[in-house]
Amino acid sequence: MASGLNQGLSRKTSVLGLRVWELTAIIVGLFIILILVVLSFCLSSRKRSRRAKSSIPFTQIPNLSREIKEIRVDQVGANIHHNATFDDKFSDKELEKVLIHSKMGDNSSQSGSFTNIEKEVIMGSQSCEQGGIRMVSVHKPSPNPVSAPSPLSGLPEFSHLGWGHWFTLRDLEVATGWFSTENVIGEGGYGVVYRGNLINGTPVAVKKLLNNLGQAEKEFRVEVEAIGHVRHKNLVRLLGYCIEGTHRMLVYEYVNNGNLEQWLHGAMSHHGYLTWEARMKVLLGTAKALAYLHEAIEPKVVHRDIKSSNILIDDEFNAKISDFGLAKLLGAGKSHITTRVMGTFGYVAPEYANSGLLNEKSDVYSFGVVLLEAITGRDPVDYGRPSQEVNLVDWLKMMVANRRSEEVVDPKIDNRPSTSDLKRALLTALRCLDPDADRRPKMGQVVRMLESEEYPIPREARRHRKSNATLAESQTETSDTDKSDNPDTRPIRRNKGR
Ligand SMILES: Nc1ncnc2c1ncn2[C@@H]1O[C@H](COP(=O)(O)OP(=O)(O)OP(=O)(O)O)[C@@H](O)[C@H]1O
Repeated sequence: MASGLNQGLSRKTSVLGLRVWELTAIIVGLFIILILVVLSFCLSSRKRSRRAKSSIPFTQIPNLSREIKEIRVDQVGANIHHNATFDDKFSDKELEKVLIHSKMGDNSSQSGSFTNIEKEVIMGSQSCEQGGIRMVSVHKPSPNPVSAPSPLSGLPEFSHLGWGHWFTLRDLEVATGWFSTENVIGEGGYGVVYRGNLINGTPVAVKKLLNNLGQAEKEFRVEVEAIGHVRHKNLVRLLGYCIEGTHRMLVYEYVNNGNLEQWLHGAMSHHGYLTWEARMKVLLGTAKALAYLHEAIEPKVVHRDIKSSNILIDDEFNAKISDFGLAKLLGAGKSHITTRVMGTFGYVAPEYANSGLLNEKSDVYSFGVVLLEAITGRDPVDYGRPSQEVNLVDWLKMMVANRRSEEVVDPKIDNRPSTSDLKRALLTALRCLDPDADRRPKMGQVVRMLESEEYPIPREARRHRKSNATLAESQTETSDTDKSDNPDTRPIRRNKGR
């Protein structure tokens, strides 16, 4: 029987003259290979889909910090205050009233939930730009936002975070030329900032934090993740971070046009001086970003260190606030951080300086100082000036009290603002600088004050108007304030003689 089977298997077939056993072995072999191919295909596609769900530890997005968390605007608390009477308070007397603390009446009389326009104002959407002053950059044509590629595209997929990128130390060494001194942009209280280029060509600013001892890795990551989720067009975008050993680094979008302090006080002056319009555009953007941090996210973020050097400027003269969330991230109590948390001399609200008590109204005060800085071109504290002028806020109040507000405008501004624009800006600043924190406006209100197209109408003139005032009177007002024939809508003025 066995020899019969042997004979059967050894029989030649018609397929290529192969014997039966040879043919059988080939068929079985092919079948096994086929099964293996199918199995490996199934396994690899499952692995790929698991990776896409990004469950590896470094890319996992921790729970958002309890302190900082992004919410949708429609969840925003309903108590933004309308400044319904703002336009009525523009007269000289009102400026003085704000100044000397006489009764302003309740400027937060109306409350209710955000209207769509208010949402747009705070979120910095297109339409609120339309309400503001239009300016064309003299530097570069505006980039097409639709076609702009993501700054992180082309980077290794495995290190993508939910909002940004996790960088290795090596990535950032390569990006910054091994943290070469030539790439140092500057040094602040938090650490040294380097300019760099990612391997996909994106220019970045890498902030190498000093505070690399105190913070546990997990805690640091949770906080950075929280900041990373906070987005606004007037906030410098955090692209990612690096945690390796004791290294803690933050990687930001590179903002290429200096900061407000450099534009106002010299380092960028070889490019010319900012026009009034450019200054107001930067300040309005700053106000919108602060309104977002204070009023559109829950819990709110208090910046704690608003000053002109923390307001970066892009090539279209948009403001980009940097360092938001860092005070929280690094925490109080570390020696070199404590000074940072305490803000910067000249910008700190009195109640914060005196008692360390802090809320968003401290940022409002600091914003008021920056606004004055932009109007006057003066440093908040300048010991090079006569004693009465050393402190900018005190000097300004004195000037307004003496009805000399027209004299406070930065002499470097060739095309002076109209009286109404100046008063609007001064009034807004003085309201922000109210020594009583509770009386300061919210940043949402500040945005509306700065955006208000209404010009100050003295009470008397208003009364005249109501009773059919003469044409001459209204023409005087209009000529005083109408900017439509102002040819200077450029963001900077070239230095004379350049
Ligand atoms: N994203 C960025 N793009 C371009 N330049 C930046 C960026 N972030 C910071 N800089 C610049 O780096 C320098 C140092 O900034 P940093 O914020 O660390 O210090 P500072 O503003 O001088 O002081 P502080 O730490 O008190 O805020 C500044 O000149 C700042 O304009």
